[in-house]
Amino acid sequence: MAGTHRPRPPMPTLTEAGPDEQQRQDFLRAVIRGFHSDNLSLDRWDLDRRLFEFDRCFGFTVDGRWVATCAAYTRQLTTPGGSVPIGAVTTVTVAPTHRRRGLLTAMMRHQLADLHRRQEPVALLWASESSIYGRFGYGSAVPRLLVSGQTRDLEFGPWAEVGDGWVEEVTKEEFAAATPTLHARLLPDRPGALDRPAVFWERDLLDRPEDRHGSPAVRYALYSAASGELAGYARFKVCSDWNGEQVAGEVEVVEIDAVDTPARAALWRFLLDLDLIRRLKVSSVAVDEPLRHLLADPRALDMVFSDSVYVRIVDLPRALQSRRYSTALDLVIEVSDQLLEHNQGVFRIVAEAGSPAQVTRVENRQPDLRLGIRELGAIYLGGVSLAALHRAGLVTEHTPGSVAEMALAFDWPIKPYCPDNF
Ligand SMILES: CC(=O)SCCNC(=O)CCNC(=O)[C@H](O)C(C)(C)COP(=O)(O)OP(=O)(O)OC[C@H]1O[C@@H](n2cnc3c(N)ncnc32)[C@H](O)[C@@H]1OP(=O)(O)O
Repeated sequence: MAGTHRPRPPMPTLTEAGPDEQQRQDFLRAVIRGFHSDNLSLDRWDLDRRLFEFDRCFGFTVDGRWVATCAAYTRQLTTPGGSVPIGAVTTVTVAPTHRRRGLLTAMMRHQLADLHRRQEPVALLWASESSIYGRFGYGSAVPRLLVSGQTRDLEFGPWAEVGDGWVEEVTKEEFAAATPTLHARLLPDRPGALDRPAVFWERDLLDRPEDRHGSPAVRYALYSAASGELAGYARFKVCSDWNGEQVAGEVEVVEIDAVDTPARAALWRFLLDLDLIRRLKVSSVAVDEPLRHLLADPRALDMVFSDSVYVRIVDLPRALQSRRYSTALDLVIEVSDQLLEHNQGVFRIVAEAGSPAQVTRVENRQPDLRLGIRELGAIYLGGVSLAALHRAGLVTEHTPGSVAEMALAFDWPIKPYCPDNF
């Protein structure tokens, strides 16, 4: 019957997002749909056209329609004692009509080759599901804690110093003017954090009412040291729940950072002592967040362990040269990488304590240990112990003691943490 017969669609074609504005908008529409969002209008196109690097956006199309999308941002990642240029991988989607036919696999291969061409030694991503990216060599590298508690149970112990400065609640504009300089100053000390170009600040602070979905507006606090110098900042939301008698409000901390523990403690105290609030919720803090150690009753803080960003080593020698090592290291490692042949093989890593490594490919040397590129990505930022991966059967030790030597060298006193959404 006419009109009821539909021809089988052609095979999807790998497509780069070109300069055409309509094609770029369609790309973003496909991304939004891929995450099952109901917000199909491109009402922040002015921001997105500056945010997205469209020469890094690609995917698959069928008859000019996007059925798969993938992109990356050009960013800089803090490593233990250094930093490295990265592709921050984002907006990975495959339409439900085209899933499980290998489109993601093809996009991952295409993108890894592009990252290598761009001389980005590392790729980073937030995984929507933890089972997706290991097969492409991404290792879960940055554990995080989700913390919560009853604010009245979260008193500090007498040892906690809260600084002699002051906290101010400020407008978004004042926060936007003051914070980026402090953020840039703190950045080298936090492995796992990303540089934040102005357009990312703009995106992070957008907080449009139409995007809140019932959540309260974000509020902003600054901490100044007694000298008057800005020493910390916090973004938070307050969900009031007060019916005239009972108080049950919640404070949700979006981001907190400070130059030292007294400044951080002062900000925590400000957040925990808000009147009409009884509950604290934070969906991401570093595993070495000092809050727990400031509390008189640390057990009052509920902590749930989770993962955050995944690291993919794209150029092994350059990646390993872009961080420092806690202890001296001289090992020969054998690395397997099914997607990037140049990472595959036997490498000697030599480093002094506190220095970057020299990494050279070696022939005719017996490796001390063998591991996959995923495991190397997992330990890269010092957040995951090689010894733990060895105990889980993911690393093979040929020379006794080599796992311990490498585990100690890759460890770092400051645990990685990624406060950046991308
Ligand atoms: C950085 C980010 O943007 S994270 C966001 C990722 N995107 C989403 O979660 C949006 C919704 N999901 C999707 O769009 C798709 O399901 C994707 C992108 C996750 C997978 O795309 P597909 O094209 O179906 O993947 P593809 O066919 O290449 O699968 C490759 C392998 O991964 C496996 N796989 C794919 N998705 C998943 C998943 N969600 N969970 C577990 N395994 C998965 C497949 O089974 C396949 O395994 P095999 O090689 O053993 O056969």
